[in-house]
Amino acid sequence: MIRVVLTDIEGTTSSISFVHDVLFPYASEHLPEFIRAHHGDSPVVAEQLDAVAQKAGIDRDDIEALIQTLQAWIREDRKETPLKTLQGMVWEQGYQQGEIKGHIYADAADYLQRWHDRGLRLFVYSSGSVKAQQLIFGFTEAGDFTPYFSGYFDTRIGGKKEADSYRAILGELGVEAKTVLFLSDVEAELEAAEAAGMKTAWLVREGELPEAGRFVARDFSEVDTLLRKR
Ligand SMILES: CSCCC(=O)C(=O)COP(=O)(O)O
Ligand SMILES: [Mg+2]
Repeated sequence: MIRVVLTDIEGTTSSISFVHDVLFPYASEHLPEFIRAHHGDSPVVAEQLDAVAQKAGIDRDDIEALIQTLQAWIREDRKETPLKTLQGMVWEQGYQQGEIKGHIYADAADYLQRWHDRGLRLFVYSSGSVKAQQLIFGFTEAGDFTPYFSGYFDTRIGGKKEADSYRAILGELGVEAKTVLFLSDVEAELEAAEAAGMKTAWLVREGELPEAGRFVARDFSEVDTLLRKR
């Protein structure tokens, strides 16, 4: 029986266009001023810049080169942990100042609340940092959804296409794999979760439904039919 729902964000609870057309441009525009302002006074920012310099093989003291690298990584949709950490810090300003509202599909908003009220435990696993996850759900157009979640995982536990990441999440949750349903729009993530023994549902919100050897859902109301069967 499923007792835990672990959900992806982009393409699953929230639209891909919101992430790519609102969040990423906001980060790209505001990262330069943020890094110039905080590279010397924030240990967290300094730590991320150390990691960017190491990964990109560039001079740690060349702040403008680090900024250009981060902006290139945003354009390439790289899931690098230091980029994701910095993006979350920049988005925080945007959400707090009311410049950004988090997108959540109406069906996701509806069923996350229902599942929580039915006693299922809800967790997030996204490439966005834990801070970014709490912001997108904390500042949606439909209100604050963070009370429904019991916890958050990001790429610090490992990449989303690696089975070991899901095994590590199971270790943190202390539950049997077969009691966890992972929701995502990315097949390689579902395969990794299945390799760790989790149940999965593939969210295909647009376009033709694929022939798949796994459960496919248009939206969270269809996921609910699966949850009620198991
Ligand atoms: C947490 S909102 C920002 C989403 C993001 O930065 C991202 O890369 C989306 O990754 P996901 O794993 O949710 O598809
Ligand atoms: Mg996704």
